[in-house]
Amino acid sequence: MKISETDLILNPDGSVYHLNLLPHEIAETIITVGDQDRVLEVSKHFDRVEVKKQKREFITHTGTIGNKRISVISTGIGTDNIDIVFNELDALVNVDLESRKEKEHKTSLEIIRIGTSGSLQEDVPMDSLLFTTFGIGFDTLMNFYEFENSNNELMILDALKEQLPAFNPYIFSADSSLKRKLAEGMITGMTVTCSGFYAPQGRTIRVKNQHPEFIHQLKSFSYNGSRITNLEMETAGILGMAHVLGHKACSVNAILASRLDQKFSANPAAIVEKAIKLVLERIN
Ligand SMILES: O=P(O)(O)O[C@H]1O[C@H](CO)[C@@H](O)[C@H]1O
Ligand SMILES: O=c1cc[nH]c(=O)[nH]1
Repeated sequence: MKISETDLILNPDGSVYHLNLLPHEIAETIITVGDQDRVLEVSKHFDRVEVKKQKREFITHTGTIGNKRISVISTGIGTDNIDIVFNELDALVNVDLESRKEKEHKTSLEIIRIGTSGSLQEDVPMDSLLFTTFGIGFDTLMNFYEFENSNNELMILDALKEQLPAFNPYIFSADSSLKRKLAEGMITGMTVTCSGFYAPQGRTIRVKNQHPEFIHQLKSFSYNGSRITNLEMETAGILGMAHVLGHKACSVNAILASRLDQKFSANPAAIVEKAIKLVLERIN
């Protein structure tokens, strides 16, 4: 079936609408970062950069380290942008953009988020690295897609909904092959993805929070020994979109804030650089 011009919008040069990319301009291994400036912090480690493209907050650099081809793309903040980035990346590999038809043979991308995050647990200190086991979304993105969860995901979700009845979260696990490749030596835990940085993450500046107990409820939740360890704004959407589109995804979090001690890292760049170097060494 032909995909319409309004469902999949292309620019005059044939590139996808927001990412401004053509199919040959992305690698099958993709690192996503929130911050546009972090794209260069990743690609400065490439031996060669062959593509540099930008539109709005979406900057892409594609290059190689040795024989490994890698793209790094900035998503900006939030799962609304993850919807755009994942649909357009998927279209680049799994849709014939000329005929506007889905390809018969699908490509499964390997997608790794390197992001920053706030800790909810005393033993997840600032300036540590955390690999997400499950992403739990308190945003609404995945409520618009059809999907099936595994039994394990459903059991965690049921327990969570019982303890936080005011919310309707969704849950997706990280890809297990990426976990084996990348997670060694990192703390592991469940990551909560929020729909904002302030009240949705339990912060108060001037306006009272309707759910002042939210982050304390998350902190004390546990299921079969697994805990919620950290908060950020993209991971659950990334794991969910990868699941529905047939890609592999995971999330590596540089812990910058300790929400319980109300402290923020004195040198965020150092732990982000550590995360970048470790991921680049391990994906090769
Ligand atoms: O550092 P990045 O990757 O942007 O990730 C975190 O930082 C941003 C908020 O400051 C949100 O995008 C959150 O998920
Ligand atoms: O507390 C934090 C730190 C980084 N990113 C977030 O979304 N929250």
